[in-house]
Amino acid sequence: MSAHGRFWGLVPCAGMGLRAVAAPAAGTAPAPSLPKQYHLVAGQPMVLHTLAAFSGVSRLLGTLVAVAAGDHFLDAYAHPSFFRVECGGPTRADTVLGGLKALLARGAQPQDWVLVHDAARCLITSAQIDTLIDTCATDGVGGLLAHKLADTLKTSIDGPGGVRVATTVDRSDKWLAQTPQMFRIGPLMAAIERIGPAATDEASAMEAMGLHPRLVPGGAQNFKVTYPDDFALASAVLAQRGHGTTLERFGGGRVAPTLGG
Ligand SMILES: Nc1ccn([C@@H]2O[C@H](COP(=O)(O)OP(=O)(O)OP(=O)(O)O)[C@@H](O)[C@H]2O)c(=O)n1
Ligand SMILES: C[C@](O)(CO)[C@H](O)COP(=O)(O)O
Repeated sequence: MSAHGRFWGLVPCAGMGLRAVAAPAAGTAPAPSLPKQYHLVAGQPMVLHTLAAFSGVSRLLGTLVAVAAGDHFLDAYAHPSFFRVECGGPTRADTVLGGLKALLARGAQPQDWVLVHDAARCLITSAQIDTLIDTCATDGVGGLLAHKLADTLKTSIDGPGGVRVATTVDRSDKWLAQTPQMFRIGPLMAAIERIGPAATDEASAMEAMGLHPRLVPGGAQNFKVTYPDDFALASAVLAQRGHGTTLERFGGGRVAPTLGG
């Protein structure tokens, strides 16, 4: 065990990716409903890039991938660094809560740290995960990767002809929340159970308990694949990095997961 505790990964992977689906052209059938985390990005299912980054962090005891009931997509890509649990819920917060309970049921302790990371942030690197751990492991609260706002920020109103600017907002203290978000399992569970689905990320659940998570710069490339255009951008960045493919790293055989530590 590290001097600062034990660390787990938790990847919520049970979303539908509805915003990632382009509207079908008039008169054509809707696209098949494979969730976005399994779409090909730089030649591999998106979530495998995410899991490859987590597999490169030796301090993690294991990474739980929280999938929807009956989702066996990952069975073909088994690897000792991760294990899938069918604990997806109707919201991201429900899925994360299910994952936290599953970690405890598999031997994690309430004081262990968990790094919650969107399957759809497939550009995360092992180095960024290590930086987050290094920064937050001695922090009393925990923290998250985030990106300081680079653009002028507007609020909007509905006006003549469509949506219009209401005001320009001071951006000097504004950050875009990213993942991983790193907190101790027990306090995070208590916070999410109290706040419920209103918590769109783990930090906001902790904030609602009166806490102030640490903000750790993550960089613009750690964006969440959300809209149809995002796939091409993510593919281009991964191709430019020139990594070995995740499939090569994960083989394709079934390997029993190892837990504990
Ligand atoms: N009920 C849910 C909703 C989301 N997620 C996961 O949370 C991450 C961030 O969510 P987002 O990108 O908003 O994904 P979706 O909910 O899938 O997208 P959309 O809102 O467009 O349907 C994704 O990896 C997604 O799979 C989840 O595990 N369970
Ligand atoms: C957790 C998150 O990635 C932080 O930016 C984000 O909130 C998840 O996406 P959602 O659209 O809020 O579900």
